[in-house]
Amino acid sequence: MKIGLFFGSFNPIHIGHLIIANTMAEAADIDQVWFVVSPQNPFKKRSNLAHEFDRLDMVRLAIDDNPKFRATDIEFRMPRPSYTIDTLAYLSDKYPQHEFRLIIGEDNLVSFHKWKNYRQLMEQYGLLVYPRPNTSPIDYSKLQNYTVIEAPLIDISATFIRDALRNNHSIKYLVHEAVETYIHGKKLYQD
Ligand SMILES: Nc1ncnc2c1ncn2[C@@H]1O[C@H](COP(=O)(O)OP(=O)(O)OP(=O)(O)O)[C@@H](O)[C@H]1O
Ligand SMILES: O=C(O)c1ccc[n+]([C@@H]2O[C@H](COP(=O)([O-])O)[C@@H](O)[C@H]2O)c1
Repeated sequence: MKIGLFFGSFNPIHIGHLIIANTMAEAADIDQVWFVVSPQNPFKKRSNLAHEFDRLDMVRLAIDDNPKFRATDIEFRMPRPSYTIDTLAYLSDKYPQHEFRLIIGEDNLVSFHKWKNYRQLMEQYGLLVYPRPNTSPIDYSKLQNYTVIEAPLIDISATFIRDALRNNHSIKYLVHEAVETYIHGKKLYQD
């Protein structure tokens, strides 16, 4: 099978993530999307990062009704911070029957040349790129083995959702209903 890997902190998973994943599952040449929950992004230091098991649970709740979606906690058992190339090597070894591609937004492409072994990542696995609003122009002549997939631009972020929660504002419609219930039940992102 062809698998598109969607990496993220998912702190928490929101409708922007779900819409991209669904668009990829429909429009790109892949059979499934796997959500790889990263315990720690090599570039981001975050104080209000929910526990990784809570983030994984929220991803599972959000994708439960979609047979093309899977969640994986593979990076929880790998050295930290999580480098994407290492995770892809591990997954390819573990699942030799599958072909993996990396789903990546234009915002991440801006600093992609700083990622560990980024050339190998792109050449060996291939990129499925989706547009993001307000990113610096991307020099596509420097990229190889990529496909751009048109997708709706949904300008929300996990930061926006955490800020709303801290200020006691509603997050209805911004996250899956089950995720909203989970966040309130566990009192996440209150400070
Ligand atoms: N609204 C969105 N539309 C499309 N892609 C998104 C959206 N929000 C985040 N992404 C992408 O999804 C991936 C995982 O995102 P991440 O978990 O960091 O969420 P985030 O909303 O960007 O979080 P934060 O605001 O905490 O930085 C990243 O590559 C990010 O660029
Ligand atoms: O491998 C790298 O060098 C690398 C550098 C920066 C980010 N990443 C990954 O990109 C993914 C998106 O990160 P985030 O925190 O924006 O969701 C996440 O899985 C990170 O581990 C990976």
